[in-house]
Amino acid sequence: MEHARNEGMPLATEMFEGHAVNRSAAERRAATIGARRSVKKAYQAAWLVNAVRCIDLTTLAGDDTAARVRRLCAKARNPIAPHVMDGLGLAGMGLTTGAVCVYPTMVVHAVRALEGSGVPVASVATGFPAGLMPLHLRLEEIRYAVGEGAQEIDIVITREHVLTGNWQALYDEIAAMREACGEAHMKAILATGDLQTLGNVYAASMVAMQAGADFIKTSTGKESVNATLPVGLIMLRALRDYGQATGYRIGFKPAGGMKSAKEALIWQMLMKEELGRDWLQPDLFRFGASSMLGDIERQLEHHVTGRYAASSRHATA
Ligand SMILES: O=C[C@H](O)COP(=O)(O)O
Repeated sequence: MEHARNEGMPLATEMFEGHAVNRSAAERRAATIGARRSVKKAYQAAWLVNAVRCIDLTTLAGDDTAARVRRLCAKARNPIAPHVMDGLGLAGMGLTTGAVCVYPTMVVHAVRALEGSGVPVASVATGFPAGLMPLHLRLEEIRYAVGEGAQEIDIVITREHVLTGNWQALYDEIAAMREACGEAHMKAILATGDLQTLGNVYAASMVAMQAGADFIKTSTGKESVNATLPVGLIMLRALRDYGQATGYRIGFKPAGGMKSAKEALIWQMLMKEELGRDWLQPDLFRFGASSMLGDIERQLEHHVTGRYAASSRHATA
């Protein structure tokens, strides 16, 4: 599905200042997602396959190597074992993950390993995960990653700008990052676990979109609190409000700490209930996860064979 790319707009603080966010209402709403409307068994496999299409299969570790990145890319090309795909009747569908996400110096290895697959390479940049380096170096890092072949850039924001309410500074740095991305799509990581209040999450989401973000993303995976449903809910409401005001569709990427197929189902339910089915496509929704695909594959195998394979049978992702 094609949609116009977000061009952003001038900073408009009135779109978020004074916006009341009710934490306990958000928490209550989030708590009902998994409980109230569980996905019917028969549809679970389809939802899990959809989750795979939307995964940014990630490795962001200090001991990453070209060999590890190549293994990850092989998994991104063929995320689910052939006998399981056969059993699902999906052998010919060409299922891949949404992207592979790596550090900038690993982009070259991923680009080579994914050639011809259509799977884009995403790179973190801007001094991930803390972002505490001079702006010109952060922008240079974006240009480097794009030059290496990254088609998507996951940027981090300066949390201090949010914590001090310096919206202009936040807007200016994100707008400069978007410009440095050029044609590459930009996901703005808000590091919501660092932002203290849901009001701050709403405001940071809005500023990132006004500054031209293509996606808003919860977390780096390195904060002590990563993707949570109440935070996700607030970001989705910001995304909906921005869409209503401007007509642009912005993507959403929960990231960090998600490991189970059940979480994959719950996040998709949240998306569907808040935004509708249009958002359950890789151009508007991604999971940032290094260790969720394994459980999804296990559950799909169980769906097909009625039993669980030893986890060692599945290539780790
Ligand atoms: O953006 C992706 C996150 O860094 C992945 O975090 P994770 O390793 O906790 O799945």
